[in-house]
Formats: sequence, C-alpha cells, structure tokens
Amino acid sequence: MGSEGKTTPKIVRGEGGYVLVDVPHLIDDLPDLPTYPNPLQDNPAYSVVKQYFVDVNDTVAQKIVVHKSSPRGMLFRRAGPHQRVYFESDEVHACIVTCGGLCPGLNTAIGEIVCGLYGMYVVCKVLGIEVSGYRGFYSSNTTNLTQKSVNDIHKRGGTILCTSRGGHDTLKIVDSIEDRGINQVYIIGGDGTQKGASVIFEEIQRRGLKVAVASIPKMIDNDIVVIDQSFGFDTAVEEAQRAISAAHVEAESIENGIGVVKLMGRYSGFIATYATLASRDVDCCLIPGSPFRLEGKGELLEFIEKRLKENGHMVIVVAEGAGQDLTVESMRSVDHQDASGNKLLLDVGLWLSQKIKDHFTRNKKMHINLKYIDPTYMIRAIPRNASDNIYCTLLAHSAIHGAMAGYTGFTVGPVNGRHAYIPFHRITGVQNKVVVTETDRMWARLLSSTNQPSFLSSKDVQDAKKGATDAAVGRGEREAPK
Ligand SMILES: Nc1ncnc2c1ncn2[C@@H]1O[C@H](COP(=O)(O)OP(=O)(O)OP(=O)(O)O)[C@@H](O)[C@H]1O
Ligand SMILES: O=P(O)(O)OC[C@H]1O[C@](O)(CO)[C@@H](O)[C@@H]1O
Ligand SMILES: [Mg+2]
Repeated sequence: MGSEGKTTPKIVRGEGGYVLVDVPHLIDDLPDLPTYPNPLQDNPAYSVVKQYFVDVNDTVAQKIVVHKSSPRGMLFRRAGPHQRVYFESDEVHACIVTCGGLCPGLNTAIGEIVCGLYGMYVVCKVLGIEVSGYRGFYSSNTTNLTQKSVNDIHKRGGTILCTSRGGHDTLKIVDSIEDRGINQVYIIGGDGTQKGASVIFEEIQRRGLKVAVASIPKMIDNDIVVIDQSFGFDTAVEEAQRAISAAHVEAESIENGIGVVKLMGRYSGFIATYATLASRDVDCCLIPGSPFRLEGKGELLEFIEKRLKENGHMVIVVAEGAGQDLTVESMRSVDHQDASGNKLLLDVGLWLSQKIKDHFTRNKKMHINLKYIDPTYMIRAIPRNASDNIYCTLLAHSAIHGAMAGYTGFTVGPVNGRHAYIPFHRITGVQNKVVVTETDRMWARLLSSTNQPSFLSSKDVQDAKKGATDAAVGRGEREAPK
C-alpha cells in the first residue's frame, strides 16, 4: 500500500478574501500541450444551450453563510465542460476502476462515464479494470466497455467491474497505465481509494505523463468532507426505512417488544441519523459521535425500561461504529484490520441486543421480546434509487469534462449544490461526522424527534465540541484554534 498524497496544494489568492483551492492541470508539468475545440460545440443536444460551457474563472464557494468579520472561506473550481479540451477524441484511451465496499449507484457511474465519453466526446476506447479494484491494473483481466455493454447496468446493484480491498501497488499500477497507453483514469471509491488515487496521480506527475486522473467519491456512510453528500447515501437511507419498519412491526406486535436495527456507519452516523429522522418509528438512535453508557441513572438501559413502560415497545437504531469503546471493553477484542488496513469493528448490534436481554433477565422486572435486524449488506447491495441515478450521471459527466479539459488529480462533487473539482488533499485524511454539538442542528432535531436523552456527560460534550471544531477546520470552514 502506498502512502498518502503529498502534492503541494495549488492555492490562488486574490482580492476580497478570494482563496481558490485549485486542482492540478496537465499543463502544470507539460506546458506545451496543444488544445482543441470541445466537440460538444457541434453536438445537437448541447450546442443549443447558450451558455453550456463554464468560464475558466468560475468558482464555487464552500462557505455560503458568512459573517461580517469572518473569513470568506475557500473556493473550488467549478466543474463542467470547457471551450477548449486537451485531448483529441481519437487520442483518448480511458479506463475505469472501482475499489472499496459496494455502494448503490456504482454501475450507473461506470455506465455514465462510458456513455458520456462516447456520446459527448466521441471517444471510442474505454477499458474496464476487472477482477478487481486497484490490483486489477496488474492482472490481465480488462474488458472493453461500450455503450452497448453498459446499456442497462444502472438497474443492477454492485459493480460490473468487481471491487476489492488492499493490493495497491503504486508503481505497478502506473506501469500498467503507461504500458497500456491509458491517458484518462477514472477511479470510483471511498476514502482509501481517494488516497490511492492521490499517490497514483503523483507518480504519473513524477513520470511526466499526459494522463488525467479523475475520481468519483463513493462513501455510502456519507463520511466525506467538502461535498454535500455522497452517492448511494439517499438510496441507503431509503432502504434502511424498510428494516426499521420491520423492526417496528415486530416490536409493536408483541408485549414489551424491542427492535434493534444495525446500520452502516463506521465513523459517522449519517445513515442512522437520517433513517431515524425519516422513519419516525425510532425511539433511540446511537451513533459514533455520541457516546453512551449502559448502566446508571439516565443511561441507556434505564431509558429503555422507561420507554417500554410508556409505550409497550421500542425501536433502537445503532450505527455500526457506535459504542465501540464499550464493545471492546466487554469483548476483549484483538485489533483486527481488513486488507486495506481499516479497523474491523465488533458487532455492536449483536452486543447491544445481548446486553439488553441480560439486563432484563437479570433484574426480572419485565419480560422483553427482542428482535435484532442487521440489514447492513442489503442496504449497500441494492440498485440506486432515482435521485442517486441522476446524481451519478452528473458526477460522471463532471469527471469527464474535467479530464477532457486537462484537469487531473481531482475528485468531483457538489459543494452547496454546484459541482466542483476538489484536490485530493482536501478530502483525504479527514472524515465528515454528524456534529452532535454546536452548529449542526440535525442531531438536535433527531433528539427532539425521538425524545431520547442525549446520554452525553459534560466531558462528552467537551470532546464532541472539540471534534466539531476539528471537523470544521478540516472542512476549511474555520481556522484552527491558536
Ligand atoms: N493510504 C493509501 N495509499 C494507497 N492506497 C490506499 C490507501 N488506503 C487505501 N488504499 C487502497 O484503496 C483501495 C480501497 O480502500 P478501502 O478498502 O479502504 O476502501 P474505501 O475506498 O475506503 O471504500 P469504503 O470505505 O467505502 O469501503 C484498496 O485497494 C486500498 O489498498
Ligand atoms: O465487509 P466489507 O466489504 O469489508 O465492508 C464493510 C464496510 O464497508 C462499508 O460499507 C463502507 O465503508 C462500511 O460501512 C462497512 O464497515
Ligand atoms: Mg473507507
């Protein structure tokens, strides 16, 4: 596995607090590259739009709520088609790779890169890196992707290219890119994948190759900073509703029924938070950013007892990364990792269910009926919903326009609703989390909707505030405290 990217940030400063966090361009290292008119100007669908091309100086603001005296925040380069492109259509040899865990919408993203390259830029060489993920670069399994071969893949879950963890060997990957004559690399994957993409880009830059590296961020947990939301998240929240509904039906159909649902979210609790808010059937939601304890006054077990007495049933949603401090304590786990070096978490849902059962068996006050539902893989293996389908199309198009315009070493995504190109260093190494204190009001809405206690001690509040500050600094919304 390579190390994280170390590219020097490309910051452009101007008047009135203008700070553009720009992305690299092929001409940074290859200044004499020729340009060509964008073929879209002759495309019957696009040429009718008066202002279809973005202006080279268009930027997107990361911060849209500003105070009189606060910094204006950072800007990112606006994504979209440019008047001039740095590749001739028949020169392009693109490849697509998918890495990390599954996520609804992967196949749409693949299909739309293929169709966008063929349809908008009249490209005819697109290679799929198969079997799988990064290690697929140095195996012989590749497939030619055509509009016909990706025709209806958007209706399927998973990824037609397969995916994997681990196996990132930067030099071997870039050798393979060079040997195959690939000059546009489209990488779809999560935080680990983005780090991998960053080091691939740096090696390509070091070798002085005319190869654009564009990535599409895929985080089902939505734990990516800067961009508004990651693809597949909407679908995941929708699917999570079905599990929550089932838990609710089971719980309310039996005396003192408890439904426990575990949802994905290693470091963040976005799926759990949004699914809870959307369903309105949940009595208690537990996420990584909001610590809780089982025993003691005002703690979880006491709350469960209280809610059962009031309502006769209850539903608990727990994000997979919640309460890991407690599970580790009681399960005396060893620190296991997956092939990519991600920490393997203990099953908090199973652990919590057992703890609740033990508690009620022990104190004999109440007989409970607990049903544990773990829909985690079902949620990420399904096909994307309608809005994620359109979203993936836009992401794919933004990536293609950027690569054709010569930008490289970037990821794409909406920032306050407008698609932007974001350099890898801005999104790797820092995670987006549900902020339980301070400015983000979503968690407060959740507490008010479920009417659950916050379970936070004053130390937890302090830690959460520090976490919120660190996250805001990471997102570039605030300066680091002195
Ligand atoms: N620091 C790194 N440098 C180079 N490659 C990396 C790095 N971290 C991870 N990778 C590679 O990126 C690929 C995907 O990483 P990982 O398995 O962590 O999934 P991910 O992209 O984070 O997706 P998700 O978290 O959504 O499952 C793997 O092939 C892994 O080897
Ligand atoms: O079992 P796998 O494929 O390693 O993936 C599990 C992990 O992938 C994710 O879905 C995405 O990071 C996590 O929520 C989960 O812990
Ligand atoms: Mg990851």
